[in-house]
Order: sequence, then C-alpha cells, then structure tokens
Amino acid sequence: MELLHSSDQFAVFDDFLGAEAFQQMQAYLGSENFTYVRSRRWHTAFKLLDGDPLVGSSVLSDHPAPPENVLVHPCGRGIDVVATAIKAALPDLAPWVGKQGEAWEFFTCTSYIYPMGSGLSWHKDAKNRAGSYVLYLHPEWQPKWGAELLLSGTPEWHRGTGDEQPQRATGTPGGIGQFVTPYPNRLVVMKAGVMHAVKKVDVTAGDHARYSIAGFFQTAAEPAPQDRAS
Ligand SMILES: O=C(O)CCC(=O)C(=O)O
Ligand SMILES: [Fe+2]
Repeated sequence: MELLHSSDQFAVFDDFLGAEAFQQMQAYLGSENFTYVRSRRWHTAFKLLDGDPLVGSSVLSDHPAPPENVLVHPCGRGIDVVATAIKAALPDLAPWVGKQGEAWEFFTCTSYIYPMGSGLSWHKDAKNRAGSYVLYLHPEWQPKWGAELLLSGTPEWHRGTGDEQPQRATGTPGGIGQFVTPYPNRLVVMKAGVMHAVKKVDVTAGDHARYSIAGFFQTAAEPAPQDRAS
C-alpha cells in the first residue's frame, strides 16, 4: 500500500490489497449477487439519469447491535477480505476518518458495479459519518473509460456542515475541484462533508464495468448504512 496523494480532505493509496487478496476479490465479485441500486429504497443520491449501477450485499464491521438480516464481519464471504484489509489500515486512514471509538463505531463494506453509461450524481455522504472510502476492484482501467471520482475543491468552503455556504445549482461550491481515475486496487478515503460525484463510465469502456467496494465510517445512530445526503 502506497500513499500517492493526500490533502486535508482526501487521500489516495495505490496497491491497497496484496496480490492474492486482489485475486480473491475478483473471484468474489464474479460470484456475488447484484441488484439495481434503484430497486432499493434508501438510495437517495442515485438520480434517475445516473444510469443503472448495481449493488451487492453490505457487511458491517463491529456493529454493537446489528439489525437482523445484516451481515457482520467476519461473515464467511469474500467481502471479508476487504473489511480485514481496511481494519489493518485504520492507523493510516485515521487522519481523514478519525479513530474507532471516538469518531466512529463501525464501518460498512458494499460492493458496486457501474456498467457503461452509469455514474453517481454530486452528493455528500450523510452527515453523521466520520468519513468514507472506496476501493476499485476491476482488473483494468484506462483513463479514456471515464468514471473518475470527482471531489469538489476549495476546502475552506467545506468546513463545518457546509450548509451555511452558498451552493450553486450543481451542488459544487465554487465549481472547481479534483479528480481520481479509478485504477485497479486504488483506495480513496475522504473526510465527511466533501462533495463528490462519479463521472459516467464512457461508451469506450464497452463491457469493462467499474467494480468497487465502498463504505462509510459511522456511529450506530441512523441513517441506514447506505444512505447518502444529496
Ligand atoms: O465509487 C466512487 O468512486 C465513489 C462512490 C461514492 O461516492 C459512494 O458510494 O457514496
Ligand atoms: Fe459518496
């Protein structure tokens, strides 16, 4: 794991999983059941024109009182590999998400597939989150295939809740920022409150879909694990 870029708001680590763990995740994602995100009621950030991303099951780490029918790490599925790796990396992620028991109690792991034409509109991961992460798990990604993670810039505009700051129609304060190409085995970790979006997967990607496992560092309070504030 190599820290490639860091700012106050987010960090990018390359080669996050070891080679064997990365292979295990490919096998797991190839066998996981996925459903269209809009077939689940709690996805508020995915807009009608975001195309048709797919979502797999969610696993929680360390939940003090897990709701029924929720998988808790270790759950015996391949997604455990990512939860274990995130746990091992927690000291490195603390500058952005804080410490367990202080800023958050547990984190979530949810797998996604963004096929050609799909993306995710501008949003903030919901307010009672300490931060979030995403790990890219497709075997290959070319910059022309799009699907960059966009992060809205001008950090001082993101301090506090951000709600007191003027917002433009796009939801991106000031309309400037940075992007991260979703190269395989790249982990992005970001502080709560940063506006971000996923550009649509370009038509040139063809059948190369964008695979990821994303999650939030959160407290046991509401909202549900996959909620986002748009
Ligand atoms: O896939 C990504 O790059 C980011 C995903 C995201 O923002 C989310 O799932 O809330
Ligand atoms: Fe997000």
